[in-house]
Amino acid sequence: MVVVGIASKIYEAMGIQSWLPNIISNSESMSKSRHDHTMDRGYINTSPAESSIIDENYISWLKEHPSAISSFQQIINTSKGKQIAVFLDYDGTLSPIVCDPNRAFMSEQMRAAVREVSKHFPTAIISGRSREKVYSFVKLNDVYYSGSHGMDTMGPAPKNKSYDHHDNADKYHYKTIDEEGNEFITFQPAKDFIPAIEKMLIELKERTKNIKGVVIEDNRFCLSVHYRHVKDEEYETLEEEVKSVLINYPDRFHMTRGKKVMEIRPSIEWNKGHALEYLLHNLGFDNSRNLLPIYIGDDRTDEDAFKVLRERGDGFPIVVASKPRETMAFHSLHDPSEVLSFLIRLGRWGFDNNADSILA
Ligand SMILES: O=P(O)(O)OC[C@H]1O[C@H](O[C@H]2O[C@H](CO)[C@@H](O)[C@H](O)[C@H]2O)[C@H](O)[C@@H](O)[C@@H]1O
Repeated sequence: MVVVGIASKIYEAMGIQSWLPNIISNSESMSKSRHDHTMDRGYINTSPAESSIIDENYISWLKEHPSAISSFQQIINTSKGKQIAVFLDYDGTLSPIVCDPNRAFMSEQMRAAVREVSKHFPTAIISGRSREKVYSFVKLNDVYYSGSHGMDTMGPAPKNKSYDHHDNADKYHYKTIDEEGNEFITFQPAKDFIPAIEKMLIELKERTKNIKGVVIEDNRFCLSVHYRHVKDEEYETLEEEVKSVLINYPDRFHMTRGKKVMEIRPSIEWNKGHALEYLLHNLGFDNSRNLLPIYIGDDRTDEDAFKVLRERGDGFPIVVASKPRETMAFHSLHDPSEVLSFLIRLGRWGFDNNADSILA
């Protein structure tokens, strides 16, 4: 394939381990200004001529968003005297995009790499999935988890604030203590929306039951309507059904789009960027210049977190993308296999330099 051939050459020239073709995500474009669900299907066949145009664009895009692997030393140099903290998206970042959302498993190698990183640096996974679901895939205890696009975030308890289960002003927070006595705070700013979400889930299942291929995923504080297996001619019907459910909740919910998925989300001002700020705050680093946050993600929703890092003026937002796209990220990684290489290198550097997570 032309794309693989040319990109491998560039990577060879940069001294980077060549990448394996990804399962699906490589052909997914996120840079469209107008939504086109057929373009968004991820199975687009490109002719060799088209591939080579895409490739040239990718090569020039890479100049603006250089590989985080080839820039690894620069990233590390910037971290001198600072605490690195690592934030990771799940789907398309730690696991490849696959056809069945329930089978987006993470490889053992990736798990080992994240485990090693988390030994040396505070590490969090911020996903669109429910927090419980993403934990069931990752299965690592020394990592913080934020689910439902940041609307369900479990982080360290900040030292200077106490939380009381019975304090109504703080009904969105609750405290848990693990077996080792560590305190965690879970923040669920969309808690009031749960009854409506549960009702919507029933309505959506009922309205879409005759559309073959639809998968509705309950992400607790948001819902995902997957249409990867829906026939093109049925897509509009599905979209109409989703909209007709939404119309009953004016101003309370809205729809966003991801990779072959429509997502219903509470209309509150809270996203992955806010979850990132929340975690940084609880770690004691909100305005700190002593921190170097690294955020790696492939989704549109990760752009909110990239923006936070840009606005802070520190840290490294890294986009996972195999095609040029508009992004607030500075650096890029081609696919999850490159994410793996980057994390292995970071973990090794943490080990060699005795970098200990402040949580250890
Ligand atoms: O924030 P993320 O961790 O990236 O989650 C975003 C959505 O990811 C999942 O859907 C996507 O990945 C599936 C598995 O590879 C794929 O089948 C689907 O087409 C993609 O849209 C997840 O299922 C959603 O709930 C998340 O919101």
